[in-house]
Amino acid sequence: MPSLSTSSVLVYAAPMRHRFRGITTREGLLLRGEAGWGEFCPFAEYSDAESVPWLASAVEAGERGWPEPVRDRVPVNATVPVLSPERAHELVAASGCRTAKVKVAGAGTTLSEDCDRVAAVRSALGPGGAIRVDANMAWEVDEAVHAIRELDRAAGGLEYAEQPCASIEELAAVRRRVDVRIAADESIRRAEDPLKVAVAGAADVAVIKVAPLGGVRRALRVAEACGLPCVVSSAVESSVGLAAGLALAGALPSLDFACGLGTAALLTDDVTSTPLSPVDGYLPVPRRAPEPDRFEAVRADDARRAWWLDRLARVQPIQAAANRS
Ligand SMILES: O=C(O)CCC(=O)C1=CC=C[C@@H](O)[C@@H]1C(=O)O
Ligand SMILES: [Mg+2]
Repeated sequence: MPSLSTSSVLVYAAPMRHRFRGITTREGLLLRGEAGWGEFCPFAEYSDAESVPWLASAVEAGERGWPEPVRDRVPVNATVPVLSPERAHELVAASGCRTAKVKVAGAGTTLSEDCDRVAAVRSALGPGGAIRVDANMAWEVDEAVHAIRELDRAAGGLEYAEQPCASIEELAAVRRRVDVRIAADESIRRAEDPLKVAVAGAADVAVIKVAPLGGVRRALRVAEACGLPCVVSSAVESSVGLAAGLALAGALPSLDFACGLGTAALLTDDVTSTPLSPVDGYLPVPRRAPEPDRFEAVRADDARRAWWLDRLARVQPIQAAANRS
């Protein structure tokens, strides 16, 4: 993005309702271009190099906008952090969603706690709902096989198990031994070249995230290259970033599963008075990101703003150079 004036750069810090992937406050930077607002929000531990596609995604939203959608709304899942069974039940019942994704294998938790959480989610959804679990690479192969069988039983059937192990080879080994579908997430979004990763054979479903894949157009190419049914999932952005995920879900040629884009509910507040919060389990496909007209409610303090501006200044030249090559 050429010469951003600091008035078109907003830095937010929104507290999360529950700890999620070790985070209690979600931060990000919003930038505005000719086409609208975009969000740059790599997680704090990401290197500058790994943050480049996140900036490319924000620049796409700001400068080009998104391709034409082929649908105007998408079904979404409720996202269930590592919570007690009671709170998990409450969250899913209040969500209006027919699908829930349950985080499992959290640090310091047990499989039996995961099974109790999944069973509580089943009782909230009823027999017609779908339950998927996400282990974020926590297991070895044997452990994964055992855990997936147990969780499948506790859930009364799992729709899929997301990234049970770290490597593609391990995913393939688990997939050969269980009846539950396997989904690849980190294997795609953290791959050196997501366009070349051979997930077919190791997974049944590809989880696709706009920001780590470098924008909607690039994510569409990754989706096509991986040759699997795709689930678009968020990076727990504000509604500005979620809009890009919805643009991708809206533009995918086919969409067989609910998407993980209902995560506005994980934040206590949002940057906009028109947040992308699901209604009856669906979100609309927007043509551009919502206006951050409530930004003051989540404005980051001066120190965090300076940190993000600094990060942007470091990543921008790398992204611009990558764009030219
Ligand atoms: O897919 C969803 O339901 C919500 C998004 C989500 O779970 C994630 C977003 C960002 C980082 C992750 O740890 C996590 C995931 O692994 O899918
Ligand atoms: Mg995941």
